[in-house]
Amino acid sequence: MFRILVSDAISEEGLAPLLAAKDIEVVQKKVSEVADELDQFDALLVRSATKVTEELLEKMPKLKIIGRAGVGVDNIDVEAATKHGVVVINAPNGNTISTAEHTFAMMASLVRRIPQAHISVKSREWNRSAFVGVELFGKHLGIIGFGRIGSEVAKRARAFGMHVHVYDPFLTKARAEKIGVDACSLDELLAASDIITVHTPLTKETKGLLGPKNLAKTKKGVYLINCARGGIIDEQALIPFLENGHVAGVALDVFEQEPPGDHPLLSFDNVIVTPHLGASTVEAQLNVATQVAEEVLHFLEGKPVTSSINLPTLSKDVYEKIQAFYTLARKMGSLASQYMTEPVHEIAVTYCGSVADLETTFITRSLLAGFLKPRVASTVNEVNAAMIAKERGIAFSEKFSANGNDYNNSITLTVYGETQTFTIKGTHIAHYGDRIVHFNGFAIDFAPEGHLLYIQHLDKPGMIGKVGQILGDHQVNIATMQVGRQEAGGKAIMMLSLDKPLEEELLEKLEQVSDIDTVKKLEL
Ligand SMILES: NC(=O)C1=CN([C@@H]2O[C@H](COP(=O)(O)OP(=O)(O)OC[C@H]3O[C@@H](n4cnc5c(N)ncnc54)[C@H](O)[C@@H]3O)[C@@H](O)[C@H]2O)C=CC1
Ligand SMILES: O=C(O)CCC(=O)C(=O)O
Repeated sequence: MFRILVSDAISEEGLAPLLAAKDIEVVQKKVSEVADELDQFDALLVRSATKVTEELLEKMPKLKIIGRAGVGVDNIDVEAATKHGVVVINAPNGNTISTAEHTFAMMASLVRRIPQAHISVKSREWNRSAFVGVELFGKHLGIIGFGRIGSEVAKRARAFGMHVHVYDPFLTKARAEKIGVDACSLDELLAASDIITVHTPLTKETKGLLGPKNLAKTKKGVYLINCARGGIIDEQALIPFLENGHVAGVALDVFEQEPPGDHPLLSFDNVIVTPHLGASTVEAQLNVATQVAEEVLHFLEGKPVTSSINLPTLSKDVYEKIQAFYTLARKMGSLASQYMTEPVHEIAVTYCGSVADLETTFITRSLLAGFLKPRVASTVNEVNAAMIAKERGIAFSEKFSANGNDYNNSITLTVYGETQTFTIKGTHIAHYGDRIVHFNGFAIDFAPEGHLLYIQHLDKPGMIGKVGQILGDHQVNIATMQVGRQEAGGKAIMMLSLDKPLEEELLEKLEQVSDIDTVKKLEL
């Protein structure tokens, strides 16, 4: 049974796939209302009100996934979620149109002073000369951030007969030309625009992007709009520009602090505001809720997610192709980690044959997670494996070769420790399964599963008998046994699969047998 906490107001209709699912319980309550049960939830669905901090994550040890019914994830500590192995997903395009339309509604309201005129008429006044506006037609609109919303705003602006200038460091000239906008530098945009609207995420680079210096580069009489994130336009910096009339008007849907309380900007007649309503339409809320609900459902069913913030995203097709290698890699990582019981500083993976053509990022993450799991007390999975490896000073690399070296596909993992190097090679055979074909310098062929016992010994008669005798005396049944050696009379290995895990006392007995060098219990 999975328990999902929906802690913000999310469209009930959109949540339908989760509400209808078997073995899933959906609890629609604020975090503060379920303070005593936080450790029981597997998934958390939020909009922007719930702040997902590291402190909250620590209280939710079972949490596997956070779904943001919307775009911006600035209310989620994504780094902390990654560290805790929690997948973060969002609904990137469900509210694009609504937010672009809201931006346009704000733009029209701003230049025609509709909110002010509305208040005046409601106050029983009729003062037509006080509300003379300007047309949008023929004006120069500057769009900062030309992603999903910025480009929808541009389409509407062109329909209104506006000239559109766009600044986005990641926008190519070719795409700008195709859409019919002028891609320019930030300074050019600031100098050319009658109206400027921002549509970037809030990042280190965009925080205060329209601050004192850049505001001074704008045209006198400029209008400014922020329907993206509070702080992209520096609220404090706006005040003198409004006071001296350089900025003709501002429309804000978002604030540095939400709600803004008694903010000085609210006293300006030419500052119009809405309470973060960009995505507040029936359609947008249904879209984003449906998107995250379906994604969370897929995730809990073990299927790939397509809009993750902290995982490589995979299509269903790609996922199906890598699934077998993903499992094999996890087992190989685990075997290597259990074998190498010493500090490790480097992990190198080589993909050969058909697997080399696949999306291996995910496979490598799985391998790292398999390797780290026996060594790390906290949750480790493909979300946080790379981060944990880095924290522990373990470098990792991937190499590729078209040649499968006798196999249609193979993965070779080499682990460099303080005193030794360990290599393991595995392959996946369709309709047959995973096989380990090379282990610690020995050619061998065994299935990586269950309770394994590795014994390295001298290749001489009677060794198998001695091992069999000790295990038999202790009622330990051998399910399968594979042997390998480097040369006759030299070093040899046995890999036994047992029906039950081996007790420590038996390990010690086996270690005492003459001509046995190494005994390792390996559990998968
Ligand atoms: N008011 C509301 O209710 C809503 C607000 N939003 C916010 O709108 C913003 C944009 O959302 P989308 O268009 O969906 O995102 P997006 O990711 O599609 O577009 C963002 C664009 O900003 C550009 N960008 C990044 N750094 C930049 C920089 N330093 N200078 C200029 N451009 C930069 C990126 O290249 C990208 O093209 C986000 O902050 C999002 O959180 C989104 C939905 C609703
Ligand atoms: O949940 C909301 O209404 C806020 C939407 C938003 O700001 C976003 O999607 O980034």
